[in-house]
Amino acid sequence: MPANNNQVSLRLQHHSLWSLTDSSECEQEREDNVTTRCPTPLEKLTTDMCQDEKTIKELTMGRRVGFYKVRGQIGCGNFSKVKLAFHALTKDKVAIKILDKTRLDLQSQRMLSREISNMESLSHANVLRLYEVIETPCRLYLILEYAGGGDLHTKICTEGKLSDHDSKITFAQILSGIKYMHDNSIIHRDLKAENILYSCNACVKVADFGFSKRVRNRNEVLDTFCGSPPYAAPELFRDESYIGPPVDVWAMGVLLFFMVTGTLPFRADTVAKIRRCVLDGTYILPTWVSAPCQRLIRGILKPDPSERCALDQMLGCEWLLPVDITHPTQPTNKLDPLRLVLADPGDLSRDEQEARAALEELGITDEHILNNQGKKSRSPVTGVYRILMHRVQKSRGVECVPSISGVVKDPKRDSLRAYRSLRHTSKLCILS
Ligand SMILES: Nc1ncnc2c1ncn2[C@@H]1O[C@H](COP(=O)(O)OP(=O)(O)OP(=O)(O)O)[C@@H](O)[C@H]1O
Repeated sequence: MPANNNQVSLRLQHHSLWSLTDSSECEQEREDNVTTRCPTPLEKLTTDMCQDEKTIKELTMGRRVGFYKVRGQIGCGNFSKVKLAFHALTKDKVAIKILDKTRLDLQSQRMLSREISNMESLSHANVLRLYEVIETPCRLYLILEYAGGGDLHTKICTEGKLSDHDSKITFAQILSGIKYMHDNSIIHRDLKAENILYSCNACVKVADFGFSKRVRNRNEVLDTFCGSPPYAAPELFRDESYIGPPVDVWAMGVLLFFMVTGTLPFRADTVAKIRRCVLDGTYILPTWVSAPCQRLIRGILKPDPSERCALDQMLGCEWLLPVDITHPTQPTNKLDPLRLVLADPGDLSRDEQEARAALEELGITDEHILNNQGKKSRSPVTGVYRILMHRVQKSRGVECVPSISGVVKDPKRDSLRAYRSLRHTSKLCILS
C-alpha cells in the first residue's frame, strides 16, 4: 500500500463527519490491492468505512466511532455517558466515555485536558488505562480500558464491608497504583470508593483523573480544593494551600476505613458538618478491626500532613506484610508506538516485539506509525498499539491479583525486609 494512501485512510478515522470526497482515493487503494493480494484487516476496515453502506450508516448514527463498534450504555456522569464498545480490528472490549463539548464550561475543559494528559502518561496494572482520544466538532470520546467488575462503593453498599483478606488485597493494589502515580509526579486528588473500579478478573483500577494534577516536585504547594468532602483531608478544609501526596494518603485512610467497616469515618448530612467532623479528627474504629489494620488507619488519618504515614511506610506495615505486592510498571516511552520504528530492534522488549508482530498482522506498518507520530493518544494507530500492548502484558500475568503469602512470624524483622526492597525510604512514622 503506498504511504500516502495509508495516511489518508488513517487520517480519516479522526474526522467526525466522514468525508466521502476521499472515497475515490479509497477506491483506488482498494483496486490496487485487491488485484495483487488479499487486503489486510486494516485495509478492509478503512475501505468499509469509506464504501460499505452499513458501516457508513453506523458511523453516521454513532454506532461506530473511529475503529470502535459501540454497544450499550454502562454508566453516566455529570457531563458524560459511558458505553461499552469493541475494537473493530483487535476485537477487544473497551469503555468509551463520551462528552458533549458544547456542555463543557472553561473549567470542565481544563479538567478534561488534564485528565487526558495525565492518564495517557500512565501505564500500570492498577491504574485505568486510556487507549485513545477521538475528537469531533461536538464530542470527545475517551477510549478507556473496560472495567467490568463494578466500583468499590457499589460493592460495599450492596454486599457490605470487605473481609480482612479482601481488604488487604484491594488496598494493596490501590497502594501500588497510587505509589506509581506519585512516583510519576501525578496526584489524583479525588480518591474515593466510587473511583475504584474492578476489572472482570477482580484486578483493582484507580479511575477518574478529572482532578488529577502533575506536580513539579513532591512539595509543590497547591491551592485548589478538590475531591469529595468525606474523603477530604483536614488541610483542605483548614488551609488555603496544601501539599499533594498527603491529601491522597488521607483519602486512602478513609477508603481503608470504609473497606474494613462498611461505613465512612467522617459522615454527616451537610458539608459543613462533615468539615467539622474532619477538623475535629475524631472517629470511632470498631474494636473488631484487627490491631495491625487499626494501627495503619491511625497512622494515615493524622491531622498534621507531615505526620501522616507515607506510601512506602504503608508498604512495609504489618497489616500488609503477608501480601505479595508487585509493582509492574512500564517506562512511559513504551506507550508510544514510534519506539517500535525508531529503537534498535535489539532494544525492544519481548512485549514490544509481540505487540509489533500483532500490529503487522493487522496490516499496521512502520509507515502508518511514522505518519501518526506526535499525535499521542489522538491516533488510531496508538489506540491499537496500546490495546495490543495491554493484552500482551495481561497474558504475562501483569494483572494477577496479589496473593496472601502466609502468616508473618516476626513482623519487626519482616517489616525491615520489606523496607530494604524499597527504593525510596522515608522518615519514620510512628504508628500509634
Ligand atoms: N472504564 C470503565 N469501565 C467500566 N465502567 C466504567 C468505566 N468508566 C466509567 N464507568 C462507569 O460509568 C460511570 C460514569 O463514569 P464517568 O467517569 O463518566 O462519571 P463519574 O466519574 O461517575 O462522574 P463525574 O461526572 O463526576 O466524573 C461510572 O460510575 C462507572 O460505573
